[in-house]
Amino acid sequence: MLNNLWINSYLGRLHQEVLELFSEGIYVTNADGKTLAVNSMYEKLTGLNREDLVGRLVFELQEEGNFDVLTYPEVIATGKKVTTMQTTKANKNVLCNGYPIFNEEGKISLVITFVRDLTLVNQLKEQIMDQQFMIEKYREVNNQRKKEFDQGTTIIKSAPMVQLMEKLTLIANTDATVLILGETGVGKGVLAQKIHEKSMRSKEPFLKIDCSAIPENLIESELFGYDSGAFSGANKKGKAGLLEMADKGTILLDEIGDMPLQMQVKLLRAIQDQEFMRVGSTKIRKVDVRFIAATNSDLAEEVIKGKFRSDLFYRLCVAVLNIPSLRERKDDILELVNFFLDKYNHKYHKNVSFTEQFEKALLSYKWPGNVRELENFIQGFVVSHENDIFDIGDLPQHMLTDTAELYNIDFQDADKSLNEMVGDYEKNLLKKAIETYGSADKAAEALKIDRSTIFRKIKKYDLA
Ligand SMILES: Nc1ncnc2c1ncn2[C@@H]1O[C@H](COP(=O)(O)OP(=O)(O)OP(=O)(O)O)[C@@H](O)[C@H]1O
Repeated sequence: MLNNLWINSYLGRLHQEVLELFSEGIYVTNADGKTLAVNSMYEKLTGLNREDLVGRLVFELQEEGNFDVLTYPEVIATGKKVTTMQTTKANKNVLCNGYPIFNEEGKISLVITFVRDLTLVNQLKEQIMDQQFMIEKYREVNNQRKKEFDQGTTIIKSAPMVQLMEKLTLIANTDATVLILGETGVGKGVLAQKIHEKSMRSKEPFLKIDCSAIPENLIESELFGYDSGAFSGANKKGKAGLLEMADKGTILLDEIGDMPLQMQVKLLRAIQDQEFMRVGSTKIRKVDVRFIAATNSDLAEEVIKGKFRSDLFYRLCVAVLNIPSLRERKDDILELVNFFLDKYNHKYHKNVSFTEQFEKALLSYKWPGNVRELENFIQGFVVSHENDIFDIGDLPQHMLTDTAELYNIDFQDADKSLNEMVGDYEKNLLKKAIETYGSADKAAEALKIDRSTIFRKIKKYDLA
């Protein structure tokens, strides 16, 4: 008798120990629905205690609100495996698989329910879906941008630009890293996109990161992404960086000269080995990305100053495209002027045009902001003027001042006599003087001529 008791208690302990080996929650009832055993994982997942469950009927427990769904009745009714989903008191979504256990007579003696935590699985699934959604979104935005760009025209007329495009086409077909140099607004971004379009990667994303516009501490996470809990304020689920999003495509590192020194090492590794780690992660990720870097700063000088790593500099210099400033390729200026004039006249339903003198002044102007400045100038001019032809005097003061060659005599203007050319010069000079000094009287004083003379000339040249 004593021996039997010992065997029963030993078996009971053993049985409990076996239940504890499972990573899933386990709930055991007999055929009448009486709870026989649960393991610790079950307690953890449900927030219920073994003492409050063992010996109790599942229906009673359900009535008390401990379970919202039961597997037991269906297992008993069908004699088959039953699967249900539940939200437990511990606020976990769980998957319950109930199995019948048959005795020697073929009758159900036990119902064992395995309970699996779906919260973590769901979180991971959600995370993966979020990432996929984000990557899809980026691809969409990228394709949209690409379409917009395709509709735009790139003006390439001058000999230096034609030559540069030939070189670009050759480079595009290789997978070489490219460094694009040039002053602000010369079209480095435009040509980077052209390289991508002419390459084998043209159907894949083309993404850009502006190193000068992103705070130093965020460049790494923008580029490489971060893992969950990498830093306070970070998205709990972690985030893919541009490198992952641009996989198989091209990344433009704009204003590379502003890349923080400590990031330059990591970037070099990403370029060389196509490997990186997200912030807060030790897992090495592989990508297949072509890098294009652009800058308007003198990187060689930055290397000497110790602000740019020489190894990265040499790695970037595999292929270099140097875009000349607009004043070094004057043959593009009028082509661009007409292109943007058409574009913005069409956009704003205007019919603005320029005289030859006006265009000559634009040719002489230095365009420190290059194509961007020219485009903004034309757009601004079109929106703020009514349909008309505009002459040199309509140019803003700063452009007139900067137009060094404006008053040079144009010997090629065969239709004009010397007197007519002098007349043009005088007219423009007077107009500029009146604008500068604010009145005809003051302009006369500055030009050291009589009041009557200036008014006569104003009348003659119709400057009133
Ligand atoms: N050849 C061109 N034909 C038509 N538009 C151009 C051309 N080059 C540049 N642009 C236009 O000029 C603007 C400036 O170009 P982009 O942004 O490529 O210059 P950037 O050199 O990259 O400037 P930043 O140095 O400021 O980054 C853009 O609106 C672009 O569309």
